[in-house]
Amino acid sequence: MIEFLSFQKSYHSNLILSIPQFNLDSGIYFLKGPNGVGKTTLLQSIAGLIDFEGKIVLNKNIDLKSNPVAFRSLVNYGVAEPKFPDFLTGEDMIEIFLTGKRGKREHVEYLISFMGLKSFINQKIGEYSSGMLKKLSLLCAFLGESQWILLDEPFTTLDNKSVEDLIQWVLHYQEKFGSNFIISSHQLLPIEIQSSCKVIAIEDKTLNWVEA
Ligand SMILES: Nc1ncnc2c1ncn2[C@@H]1O[C@H](COP(=O)(O)OP(=O)(O)OP(=O)(O)O)[C@@H](O)[C@H]1O
Repeated sequence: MIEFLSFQKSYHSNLILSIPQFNLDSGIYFLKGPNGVGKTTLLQSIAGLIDFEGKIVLNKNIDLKSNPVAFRSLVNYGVAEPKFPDFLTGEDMIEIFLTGKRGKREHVEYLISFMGLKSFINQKIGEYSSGMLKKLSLLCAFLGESQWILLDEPFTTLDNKSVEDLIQWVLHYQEKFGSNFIISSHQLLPIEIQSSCKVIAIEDKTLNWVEA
């Protein structure tokens, strides 16, 4: 469970988010909201990448601020617009994430072939298209044994087949490993995942439940 307590995030003096109290139990969450409403800000806060006021607590007892290493080892974050060094290969990035997240190599081959990365995984990232880069960063977000996987705008730049594959991948991970997800998007919730998702939205600077 992720719990927000008196959570607030401002940039300079501009208040972006204010969440007095909100709990996310296990599951797959679709985080809705138009451009600029604060979805990335919320995910970056949970990922421990930016400072905020108040508390974010995992599983009732792991406070992000007082226990950041334990918290962050259980949370992975796939960014909306990945930027990896041009001179490394996809395989190099996977090794870096595997080491950092203490992931198991045996899962990697499956993930590479499932998401169709096989043909370019040894190519330099500087030669990747934006869709290839997105697939690599999504794969890296699945490495390790995190309880929560945060995917920021995962569907943008993916072709239709890859969107379907990613959804299958999310459902499979939840079923097999009990992984929980927060998937942000300013687009419509894909039909294939509708029945498996709880929908939340940022409205009036706070989090609310929404009908799917
Ligand atoms: N580093 C920053 N400094 C100042 N303001 C910022 C910064 N990052 C984001 N903001 C502001 O915070 C607000 C929320 O931005 P955020 O990127 O979280 O929105 P979003 O919902 O993810 O948008 P999108 O759907 O376009 O990705 C926006 O008004 C944005 O201008």
